Amino acid sequence: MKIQLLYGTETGNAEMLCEDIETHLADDHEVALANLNDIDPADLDADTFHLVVCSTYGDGDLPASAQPFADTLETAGTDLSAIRFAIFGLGDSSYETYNQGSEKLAALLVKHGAKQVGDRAIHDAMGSDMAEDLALPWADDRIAQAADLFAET
Ligand SMILES: Cc1cc2nc3c(=O)[nH]c(=O)nc-3n(C[C@H](O)[C@H](O)[C@H](O)COP(=O)(O)O)c2cc1C
Repeated sequence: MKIQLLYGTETGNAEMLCEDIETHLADDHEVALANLNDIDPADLDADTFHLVVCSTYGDGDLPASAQPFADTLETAGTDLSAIRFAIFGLGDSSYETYNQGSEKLAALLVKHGAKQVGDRAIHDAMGSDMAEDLALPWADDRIAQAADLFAET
């Protein structure tokens, strides 16, 4: 399966996590990795499964590297109805706006027609889990779900 890993980040944690996921998946899949900053919503590909990792900044806001993508999507009104994605959020539960960045990005993608595969998963920087210990099984699980969906079409 073709996988596009996309990250929205402020200080690099989401990028590092995506690099770990890329290494984990590389033997079995064709994997590409990109910063949302470098992606136009119109470039997303219907034959590719998108795994999105996004942090939260400011007051429950998208991180800086995801904001231009979100702005372009809203302005252009791109139809994403052929696009499938899963999303993993990075946040910190000491903030009242815990993990709202990934929540906002998921809602925006769905609003423009994209199909979300599985529930959003989240990591808490205040918790005891390492992000990769949650994100690698998350990626495997969502890819298995997506494989069934891609096989049906
Ligand atoms: C200034 C600042 C603001 C933050 N705001 C939030 C927030 O509103 N909600 C949240 O869940 N986490 C918040 N965080 C935590 C980050 O989302 C978390 O540290 C994440 O791992 C950062 O990932 P990144 O380096 O990919 O951006 C904030 C962190 C900082 C330093």
